[in-house]
Amino acid sequence: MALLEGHGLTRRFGGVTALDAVSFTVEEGTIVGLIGPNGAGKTTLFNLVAGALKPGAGRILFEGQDITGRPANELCRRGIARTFQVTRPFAAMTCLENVGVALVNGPAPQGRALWRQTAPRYLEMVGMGGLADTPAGSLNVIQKKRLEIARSLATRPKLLMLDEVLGGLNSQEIVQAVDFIRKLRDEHHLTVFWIEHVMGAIMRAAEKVIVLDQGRHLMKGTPEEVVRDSRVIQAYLGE
Ligand SMILES: Nc1ncnc2c1ncn2[C@@H]1O[C@H](COP(=O)(O)OP(=O)(O)OP(=O)(O)O)[C@@H](O)[C@H]1O
Repeated sequence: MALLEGHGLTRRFGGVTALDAVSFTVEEGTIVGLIGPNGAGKTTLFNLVAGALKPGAGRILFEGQDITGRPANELCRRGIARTFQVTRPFAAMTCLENVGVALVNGPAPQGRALWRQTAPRYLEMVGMGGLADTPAGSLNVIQKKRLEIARSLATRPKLLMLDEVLGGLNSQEIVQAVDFIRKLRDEHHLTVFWIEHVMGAIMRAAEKVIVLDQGRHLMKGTPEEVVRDSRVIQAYLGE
């Protein structure tokens, strides 16, 4: 069953058509990669789904219900969480407090006493249990990405949208991160929609891959089908 559906999504910025009548589905319980060359429209699509932008045309359905143009806080309550390519933690707060903000303001708001008990669990889930009292501003890039995943998980999402969480990792760390995301998906019954430029990671992690090119939906297939497809090769390498 499709957890998320887009139908004919179009979004323009002045004279630039960032998305041109894009339709897609993300099936419940799967990891779906979203790839495409720079400027293909991936981030714009994420922004439409997560409520940061409204489409000029088209509809978005989540669990079969129309969520087109709904505000981000409502979408969070419904179970959509996203990370950002450039992370945005509260730098002066500790890692624990950063997760606490998500718990206190999330879909099932927790009081002060409760969040202090609950928050460590989310840091432990991303392997950062030992950094609870560390200010987020002093984390390295990889730790900031992990903290962002912890904050997303604290909102108890059904759909976790990951925007380039592997930047800066070496090949061994990428394998570990992919296994970690798959484990998260399995243990927490998540659906994962994942923008990633690291193709090896998408090949290893995703059951399906959606390819965008110049604002258009180029194809959807298994990772093996996508890397063999001549249209995809052409989109990445040019004529
Ligand atoms: N706020 C904006 N104002 C003007 N143009 C924009 C805006 N956001 C995106 N665009 C344009 O829309 C197109 C799609 O951009 P988008 O960021 O969605 O692509 P992308 O596939 O995420 O690219 P990348 O892989 O480089 O992050 C690009 O031509 C981009 O310049």
